[in-house]
Amino acid sequence: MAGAAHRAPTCWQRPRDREWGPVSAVRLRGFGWRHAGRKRWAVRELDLRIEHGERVLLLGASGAGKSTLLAALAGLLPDDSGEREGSVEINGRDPRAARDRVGSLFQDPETQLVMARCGDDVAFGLENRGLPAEHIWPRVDEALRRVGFRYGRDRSTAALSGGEQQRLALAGVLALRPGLLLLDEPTANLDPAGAALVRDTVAAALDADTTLVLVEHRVAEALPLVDRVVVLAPGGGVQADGTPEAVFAAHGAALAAEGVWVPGHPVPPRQATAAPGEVLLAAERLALPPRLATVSLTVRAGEALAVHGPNGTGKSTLALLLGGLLAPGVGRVTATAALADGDARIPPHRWRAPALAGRIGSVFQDPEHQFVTSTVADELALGPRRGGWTEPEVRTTVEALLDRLRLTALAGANPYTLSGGEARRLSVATALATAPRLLVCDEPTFGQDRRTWWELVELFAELRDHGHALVAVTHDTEFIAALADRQVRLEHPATLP
Ligand SMILES: Nc1ncnc2c1ncn2[C@@H]1O[C@H](COP(=O)(O)OP(=O)(O)OP(=O)(O)O)[C@@H](O)[C@H]1O
Ligand SMILES: Nc1ncnc2c1ncn2[C@@H]1O[C@H](COP(=O)(O)OP(=O)(O)OP(=O)(O)O)[C@@H](O)[C@H]1O
Repeated sequence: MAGAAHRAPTCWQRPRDREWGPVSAVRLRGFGWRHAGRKRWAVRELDLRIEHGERVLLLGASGAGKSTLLAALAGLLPDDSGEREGSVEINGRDPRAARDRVGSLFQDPETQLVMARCGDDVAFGLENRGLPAEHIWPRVDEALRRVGFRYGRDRSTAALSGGEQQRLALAGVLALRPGLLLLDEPTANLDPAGAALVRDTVAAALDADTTLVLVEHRVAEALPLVDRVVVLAPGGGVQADGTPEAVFAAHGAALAAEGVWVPGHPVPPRQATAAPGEVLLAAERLALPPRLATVSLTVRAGEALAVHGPNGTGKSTLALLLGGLLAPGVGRVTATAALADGDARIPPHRWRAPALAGRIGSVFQDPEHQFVTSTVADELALGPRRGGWTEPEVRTTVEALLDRLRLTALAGANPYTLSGGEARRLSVATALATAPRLLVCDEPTFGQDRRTWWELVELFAELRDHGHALVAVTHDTEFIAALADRQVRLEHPATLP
């Protein structure tokens, strides 16, 4: 199935430029991995062969082991971090021996950025691999341009939005021109136009000598990049393997039911059943970075408001301001008595932490910024305990949320070891634990399988029906179509009226 052989190499990805050589074959024999401290194997009994030049879409429900498998191929599962069964080989050797030929984009791009300046970050891998200096900077500039990065080489890596981080990390990987390209949800944080650009860029970077393994929940968008689909079964092994057409024809309905986004299985809308109620929160002339365009809006009880727009237009900053987690530099945020009890004269960012958590729940763009305890159950109990709830009340709430968001089996797990989808579910559950009237979520559905996505839509819709309000910053157009009653779009100031 070496389906890529007929494709013409592109100008920026010539085979002769591939200094570190191609990958002739990837071979897994009875491979299994159990992360340290876990009873369940993340992947098990995997027999898989990926040929030179193949382009594979790796699918599976949240927690099925997709990221773990990519880590195994990248040689990033140290022996002391878990238990191994069977073998993984690249070009007949341990993946650690093939690292120079492999380029990996991780699920959380922030963990991948190592240098203080953006240009240096892209150059880092090339320098590490000993590419002569005169070849490095043209390649860095080309890669930054190809991913639509808006800033120059000197921009600080600490001053990037989520989507900008993802573009930068991808530029660093593509600049390597690796023989084996491993991409874990490369467009999850991107606005729709940016996601299309990045898919085109990846397509243009693939030549006959590039082998691709792509993890992407949104299957329809990924299909033009791949010629083979491999579905990991939740209990271990491979559930389906073949061309996209063959896999979806034979297994489409079953995969959709298990949580895989399958083309041709649309989700029904979940619109509000009643008109919105009283105003809970008003934002007046808030100035958002980078160019300090101002935004005013109100949030009412019983409504779901979607905030969307291109990467880097200040959406996450707006979420922090509405959530009372950032003091406005310009403009103000006011809560009405319906939200603030006796504190309506005090702006939310000045409320005491337990009062804030009881009124406004926040879900951050990167869930890992949110976790402060060492178990999933403690993380959920934290807000209610700080709010002075009794232990039986705390226990009942924690158990109900674990059950509702399918986290019961992970109650004792460290939040930092969760899969991307599990961590996202925990961050939503944590924000809900104190039953706040207003929920402000930054990308609540990012990286979710279809089942969890639908469960989140249902959960938010139920809250709305009970008079809670939701503000969701999102690039997810299906989520907006299914749930949002109202939309606010932020633009780059150059295009503002
Ligand atoms: N470092 C770790 N330590 C312990 N357990 C881990 C670690 N990383 C992942 N796991 C567990 O291994 C299982 C597989 O996780 P993995 O991230 O590979 O899943 P995934 O298919 O990529 O999921 P998602 O679609 O949610 O990102 C999950 O149950 C997760 O909790
Ligand atoms: N810590 C920071 N210091 C300085 N500038 C920052 C910082 N974080 C973000 N920025 C800049 O502020 C602007 C707005 O960032 P923000 O994260 O609010 O955008 P966003 O619309 O949420 O983007 P995305 O869709 O990519 O998540 C961006 O131009 C970004 O480069």
